[in-house]
Amino acid sequence: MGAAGEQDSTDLEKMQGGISSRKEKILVLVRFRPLSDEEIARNEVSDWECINETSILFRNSLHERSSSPTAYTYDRIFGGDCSTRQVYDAGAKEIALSVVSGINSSIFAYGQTSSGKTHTMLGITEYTVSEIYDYIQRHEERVFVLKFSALEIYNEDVRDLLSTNSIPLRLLDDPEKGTVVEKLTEEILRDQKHLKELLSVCEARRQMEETSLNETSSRSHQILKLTIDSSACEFVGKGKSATLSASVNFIDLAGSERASQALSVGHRLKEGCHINRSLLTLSTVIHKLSKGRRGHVNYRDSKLTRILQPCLGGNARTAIICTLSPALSNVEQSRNTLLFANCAKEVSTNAKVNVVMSDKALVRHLQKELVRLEGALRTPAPTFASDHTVLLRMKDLHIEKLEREMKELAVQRDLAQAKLEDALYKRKNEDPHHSSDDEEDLSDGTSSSISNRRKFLRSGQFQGQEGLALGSEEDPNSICKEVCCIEMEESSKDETADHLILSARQDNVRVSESVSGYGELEDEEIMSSSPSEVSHPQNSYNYGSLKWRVQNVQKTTNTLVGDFPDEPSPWSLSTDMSNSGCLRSPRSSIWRPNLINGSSSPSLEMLQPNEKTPPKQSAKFFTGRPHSKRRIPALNYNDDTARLARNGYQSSIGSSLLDDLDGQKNKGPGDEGIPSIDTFVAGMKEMAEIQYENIENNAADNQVRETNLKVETVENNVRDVGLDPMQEVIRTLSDWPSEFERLQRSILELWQACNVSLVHRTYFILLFRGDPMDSIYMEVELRRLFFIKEAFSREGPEVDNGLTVTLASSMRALRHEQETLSKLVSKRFSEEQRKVIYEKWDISLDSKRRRQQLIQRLWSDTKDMKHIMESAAIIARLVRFSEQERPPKEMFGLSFTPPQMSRRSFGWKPSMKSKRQGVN
Ligand SMILES: Nc1ncnc2c1ncn2[C@@H]1O[C@H](COP(=O)(O)OP(=O)(O)OP(=O)(O)O)[C@@H](O)[C@H]1O
Repeated sequence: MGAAGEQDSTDLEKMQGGISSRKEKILVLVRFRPLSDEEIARNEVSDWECINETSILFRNSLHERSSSPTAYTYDRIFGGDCSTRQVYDAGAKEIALSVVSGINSSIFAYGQTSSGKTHTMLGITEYTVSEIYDYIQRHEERVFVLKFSALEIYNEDVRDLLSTNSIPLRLLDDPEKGTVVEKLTEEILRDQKHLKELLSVCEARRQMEETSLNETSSRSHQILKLTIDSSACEFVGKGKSATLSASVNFIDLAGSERASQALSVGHRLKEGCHINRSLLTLSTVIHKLSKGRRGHVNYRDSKLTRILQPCLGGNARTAIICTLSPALSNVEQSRNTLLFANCAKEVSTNAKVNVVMSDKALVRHLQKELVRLEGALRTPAPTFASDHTVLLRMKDLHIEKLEREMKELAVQRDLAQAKLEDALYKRKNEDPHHSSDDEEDLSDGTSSSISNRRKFLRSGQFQGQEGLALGSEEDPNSICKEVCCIEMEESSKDETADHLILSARQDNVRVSESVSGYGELEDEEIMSSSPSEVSHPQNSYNYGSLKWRVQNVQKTTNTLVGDFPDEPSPWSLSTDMSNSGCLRSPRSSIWRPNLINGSSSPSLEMLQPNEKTPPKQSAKFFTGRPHSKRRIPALNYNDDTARLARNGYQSSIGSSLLDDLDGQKNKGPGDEGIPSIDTFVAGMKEMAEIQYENIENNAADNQVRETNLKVETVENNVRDVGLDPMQEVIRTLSDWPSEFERLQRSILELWQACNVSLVHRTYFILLFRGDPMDSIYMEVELRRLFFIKEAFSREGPEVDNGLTVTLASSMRALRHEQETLSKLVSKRFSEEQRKVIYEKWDISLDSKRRRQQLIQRLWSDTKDMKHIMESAAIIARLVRFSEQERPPKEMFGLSFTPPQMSRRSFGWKPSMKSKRQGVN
């Protein structure tokens, strides 16, 4: 390649050494083609004028003097006389060649039909390929493996350009790679000649037609992908190497066209509509990204944007070449292209060097991580656990304060008593007619009263009780009044007072227990506490508060399905939850005990509005003094998973043990079918308890053991390590919001990978929305899922009835559930609502099996939270989240009943009749 080649080499090496991660704007180049022969024949003129390399002016020749010209500025502008080589050298090259440094890159051509996209991309691809091979030749110290794939999107169908088979390919969501095209051919390249041959095959297979605007108009979007893996020769085969792996995409979009201009009819018009629609989605995505990614970005609205997602604001360097026709007749289209370019130049991407470590390198890396964790254990950082310590300390201070107040009041009591006796004595002495009988009576009464009062005061009940304030020193009569008051109420209150003070004290202790150790809580007897106690986040571990959250979830889902107007919400706040002992309006109330009848029953009163406090529970179930310095340890994967699978994990769908909490057997909407939210909540509680026991049993040094285990596992099977969710829980929870997002992402991906029941996902996602205390449930869920995934990769665990759960059986079960849910669509949604839903989910109203299509689309994109929440809202509606008393008939025969406490069962257990097995 001569001098230029040397220069390139230096550039590339600079890139290779320097970049580990870079955030940069998309490079936007604008290229005008020359006027075509037809345009010249029509006497068209160009109204565009390049002022310099980066700016361009539009002059309307008809009103040249009357309107001021509009100027546009981009990274680089190329006039009609510039060659493709110039376009390549001026910017595209640097981006395209990043690929040899392990950085993904993409070059797009965007513009109206016949503006020169294909012309430009052919050149850019050729130059890039040639320079890549040149680079490879000059770098014999590295081993390169090149792979090539090519596809086109034609009428929203994805086709493999390297295959003679024109069957449309499916897009799949891969937890690691994002959207992937199923079964797309990937050729390993022998040499440059091989690549050139494949490029000509693609050119020949691509949908091209003659239109009135372009003799060779591309009717599809074409994406050519060249992947380069490279490793240093000296390390290859020695297990020490790190491989750089990246792809460069050459994207030649179909051109936007106006039907009238292109004289499109019939088949051509349909093509044009598809092209315009996907380009519109691309523009919308770019527009959203240019505004700083606030809110939802609709990548999923077209296959083009789904596939291109990484190039649009993701891990890739991107250049967009906007091509324009200079002709005045195309000015409107050109302006649209420039508007697109304006947005594109505001979009940032975040490219990284993609390094794939060898197995041994990975083991070494993990060993370092082990050392780091051991260090962290020795010097505990401020963590979640220390937050608990602080809260405990606050509780202790509160108790101390109460005790001080009690002492003060006791002093006041004694003082008052002395004054009372003094006053009585004086009265007796001042009243000469005072009979001894009277004296006897009064004296008895008073002493009895005082004795009772002492008893009462000792019990501490006066504290905070209305009407029990002691009289002032100056007014002995007021003391007498108070004594009378005490006498009258004493007998009825004595018991209550003891109960109250005991409850208050125990509550304090119990909350402390809950803080540090997730002490066992029951909601049977929910008692009052001060708002500060009630609002303690740890209380969310109890069943009552889970239910409280269920109700919030109902509100949320209500909002999410609010798009479907006519039907009253199925989650009216006054329904199920209030029946089962929950607050009617949990976010706006405090729970108080029913002190009037002294009962400790679960019936509750909603007393005060505007308190965002979950319910607090009785001290009755306090299980002991907490260990105050408890960290949340990482879990011992091997022991725990086996135990959880054996013992409690089936209960994430529900355990018969817990079915009758509240004394009510709340069945699911299908009774024998879909599990109820109560059952789900009970299951989660049961799992959390198991987790709690783990926390009890596993000291912090388990973290070390855990990591050791992981290292061993790595040596056996390194690939699994990257997916190990246990690695995640080792981290401290000090940065909970981002930790929550991370856990949620992992769970979403594992649900998908393990074919977990959509109903289970729905309950879970709607319940656990980011409260710090969700961490335990999320960890539990992660562990369970990881176990399942592990089981899938082996033969699959046996269950007692001899059936084996495998990936295939879980898929069958999921399909079965989807079928069942699809049957509910027309029952739960009116025709009008269904129309709205189908349109929203991009399901043609003319297509067959629309309900099935809808259900299949739900929960399919694990990366898009809007999609997830909308999916959850629909499923919630289908399973009648709260309308549990009316089970849909369709669900009979589909048994989601949890398995018996069987060994190694970990999922929803369908009926033996259906012989399907799955995962909840
Ligand atoms: N910069 C240029 N210099 C010379 N000719 C050009 C240039 N750009 C495009 N052309 C010619 O213009 C015609 C249309 O170009 P091309 O097919 O690349 O357009 P396109 O944008 O890909 O159109 P479509 O979207 O319809 O596929 C071709 O004949 C091409 O050779």
